[in-house]
Amino acid sequence: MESFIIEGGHSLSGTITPQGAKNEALEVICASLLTPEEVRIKNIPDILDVKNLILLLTDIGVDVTRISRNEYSFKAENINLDYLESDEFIRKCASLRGSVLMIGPLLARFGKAVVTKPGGDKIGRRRLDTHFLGFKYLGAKFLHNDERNTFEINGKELKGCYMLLDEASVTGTANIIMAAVLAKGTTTIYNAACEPYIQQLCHMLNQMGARISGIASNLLTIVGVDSLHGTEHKILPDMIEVGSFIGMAAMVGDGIRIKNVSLRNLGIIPDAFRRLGVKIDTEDDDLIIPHMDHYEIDSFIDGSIMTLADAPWPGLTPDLLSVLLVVATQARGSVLFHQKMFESRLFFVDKLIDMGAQIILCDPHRAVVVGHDHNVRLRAGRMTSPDIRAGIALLIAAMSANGTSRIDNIAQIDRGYEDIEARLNNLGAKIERIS
Ligand SMILES: CC(=O)N[C@H]1[C@@H](OP(=O)(O)OP(=O)(O)OC[C@H]2O[C@@H](n3ccc(=O)[nH]c3=O)[C@H](O)[C@@H]2O)O[C@H](CO)[C@@H](O)[C@@H]1O
Ligand SMILES: C=C(OP(=O)(O)O)C(=O)O
Repeated sequence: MESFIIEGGHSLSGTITPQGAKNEALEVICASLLTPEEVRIKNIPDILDVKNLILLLTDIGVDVTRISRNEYSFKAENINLDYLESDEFIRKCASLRGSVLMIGPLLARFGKAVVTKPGGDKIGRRRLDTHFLGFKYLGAKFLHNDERNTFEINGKELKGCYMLLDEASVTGTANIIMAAVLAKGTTTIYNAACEPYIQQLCHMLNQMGARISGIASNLLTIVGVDSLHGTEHKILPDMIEVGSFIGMAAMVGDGIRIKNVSLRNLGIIPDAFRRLGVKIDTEDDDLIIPHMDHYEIDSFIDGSIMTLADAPWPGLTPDLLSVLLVVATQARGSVLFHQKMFESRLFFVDKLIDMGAQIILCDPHRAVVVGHDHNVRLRAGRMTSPDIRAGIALLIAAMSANGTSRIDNIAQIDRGYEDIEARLNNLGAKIERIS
């Protein structure tokens, strides 16, 4: 298992460009299963989760060609459905949350899929009810295999219908869309997730011949078609990586430009950092975060203490609360973080408390941070990355700390951040990877 050794106290300056979005990549790569024709995808991030998904697609027979570092072509002409029955398939799915996104396309095109417990972050219960309910609405039948603890899903004749989702699940919506594009008749999905990566998936599917309308809203209408054809698609910049870089620039930056961020698709993210007092300028599609000696947390108009809470898009993504929380540890003022969507994502704050941050963990969902206003620096420490976003938050904390820190289990960070130490070292950080 690899670790990072981080020498704290170096300020970062210069320009950094975000990678392609992990969560969009997982969706659109799986969408290539919907056609026997070639699908070319640009700006694919070179990260562990995506590499694992591509290996899984290769295993089931997709012809994958790497055209350049971040561009691939996928041709799902000869799919080996028997592989779905293998123990190896179950084992590989268990290491990757994104594997769940293969179900919708497999069901749509081949009338069959196998579901096992997917991997991903250990950030609380991650139920698949919305996915299952959506497939059932379309007419799929589920059979539990007690011996293997898997569900076999059969859906030879999926039929479009109206459905109201129990919650606006992101991967649930993506999966149902991909199942519905080849179903008979019209599917209407209400309470659909509508974040930019779902929008991108819909645009790509329409390029392939699908008929999806209502894109960017929570009411999608999908008129089923008989088949889809190949296409070319480019993945958006990763908004969570952009947010992580804003947090890093606020904590240890001496003037950072984040290039080509696709500002329109960042939604409320820059404003959430501004609420903590972080100054963010924009120039074309770049964000510029100047050096700040101090930043002060806003209060609400009635004078009450600031609360930052996650919510489904266009609300604040839960994936950035850990980074925002670290930034708050050095702000002037206090703020309540309310992680509503996940159950165990705030526990990493005990590591920040060990480093000297002033945080009260009220319960699994809420933490109050009382900022140091840069009067006290965090102390270096040894920690383990519990999940991808806590991992990057701890990395930022370690870069700002006094002394040399060590972060273990950095595979969690590698799941979602491409070549992170080299890119940050280019800006002046001192991070070494050891095994
Ligand atoms: C591979 C991928 O794309 N992963 C993302 C996807 O995960 P994923 O699609 O697995 O997450 P879901 O949207 O299904 O749900 C995330 C959590 O939010 C809760 N929930 C969801 C919707 C809602 O209206 N109310 C609510 O409370 C769910 O119960 C769950 O605890 O979306 C999450 C929420 O943006 C992100 O953290 C993940 O990075
Ligand atoms: C929770 C995340 O990822 P996953 O859904 O892949 O576990 C994330 O990207 O923050």
